[in-house]
Amino acid sequence: MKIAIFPGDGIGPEVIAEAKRVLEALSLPQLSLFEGDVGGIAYRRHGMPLPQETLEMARAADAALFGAVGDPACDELPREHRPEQAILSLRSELGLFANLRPAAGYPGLEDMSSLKPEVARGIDLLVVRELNGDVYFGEKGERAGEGGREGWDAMSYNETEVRRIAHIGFQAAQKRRKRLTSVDKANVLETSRIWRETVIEVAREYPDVQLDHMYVDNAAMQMVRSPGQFDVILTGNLFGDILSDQASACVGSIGLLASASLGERRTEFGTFGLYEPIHGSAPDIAGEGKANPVAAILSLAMLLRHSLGRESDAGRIERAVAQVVASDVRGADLGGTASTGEIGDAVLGALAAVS
Ligand SMILES: NC(=O)c1ccc[n+]([C@@H]2O[C@H](COP(=O)([O-])OP(=O)(O)OC[C@H]3O[C@@H](n4cnc5c(N)ncnc54)[C@H](O)[C@@H]3O)[C@@H](O)[C@H]2O)c1
Ligand SMILES: CC(C)[C@H](C(=O)O)[C@@H](O)C(=O)O
Ligand SMILES: [Mg+2]
Repeated sequence: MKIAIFPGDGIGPEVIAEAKRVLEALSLPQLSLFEGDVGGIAYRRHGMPLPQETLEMARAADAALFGAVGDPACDELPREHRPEQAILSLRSELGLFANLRPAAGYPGLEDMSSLKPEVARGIDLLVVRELNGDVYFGEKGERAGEGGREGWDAMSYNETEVRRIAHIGFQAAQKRRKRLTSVDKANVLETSRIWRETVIEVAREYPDVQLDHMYVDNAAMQMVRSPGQFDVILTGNLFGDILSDQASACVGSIGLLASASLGERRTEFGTFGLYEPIHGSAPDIAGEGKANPVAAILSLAMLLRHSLGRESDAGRIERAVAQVVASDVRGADLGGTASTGEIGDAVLGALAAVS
């Protein structure tokens, strides 16, 4: 089993260090770890945010664990040299079109939600975000306009792109509460009209799943009004990015939410995937030991489940994390004082005790 590890920038290395400790504690047989540079650190060392050897490392691995990229010192670089280009290129080069972002409340953590505890209590949703298309990957540029320089970005989805992510969404719903909410902006955008029509067509293959549609503005409002109504949210790249950060605050902290980015490549053990917290490099707290490593540790659990076929190890990690999150070992993001390392210690301690 080969795992490529890409810590990246800011708090990325800090949270990945804790996930690595958890991985090592599992003592998996025949595990090889490879570490590669991504993001600002890669730009400084190799002159590009995603060096070829990092990409090759990911291609050769059964799974990749990613921290975060982003560095304020690189914000003025041309787009192709910006750290964020590393994660965008990994997603597109590796064909990772399906981004799963689960958000579920923890008993005992409702008081840390941005919502009233009784509203937060019911959250158990999965954002299925399309990851290879949308305005992210359309043509873009700058042109001279009457109003001065004009930036433009083309938004589009074709039926093939929508169909393949819709299947992922419906199949995920079948394994959950069998409800799928497709989020779009079909009242305004042609991209969303094709999205909605295609989702309706795919839905015919899943008569056991209840489909509804929501405009993204309403979805953002419903997410804070009554998040418990959502089971699977199927949406495009941009709306999924925004709604998943919002879901994290409903649960309690962006430091808690993990993600899996999957494509079609099968390995000996499962499906190749790249796993990362939904948060970024958090330059405001980087280097201070304040980052919550739970999202990275839960990303490792998703890696074990989807790419290595180790459901029982994944479940053990999730149970250990749930114990710690409900305890008084909390980082600054959850109103406590525990450091990144102390939260890691607590997860390791709980892991030893859970079966
Ligand atoms: N996948 C990625 O690598 C990824 C994701 C999002 C943002 N970014 C990049 O990260 C940089 C910072 O972006 P941003 O500030 O908008 O988003 P961010 O997610 O890095 O941080 C947003 C806020 O949440 C806090 N936060 C984030 N993760 C936390 C954790 N684990 N524990 C405690 N608090 C945490 C931060 O301190 C900050 O106040 C930018 O360069 C951005 O492009 C990268
Ligand atoms: C860093 C950025 C390109 C990325 C995205 O927009 O997808 C991030 O916000 C995320 O959620 O993973
Ligand atoms: Mg994001």
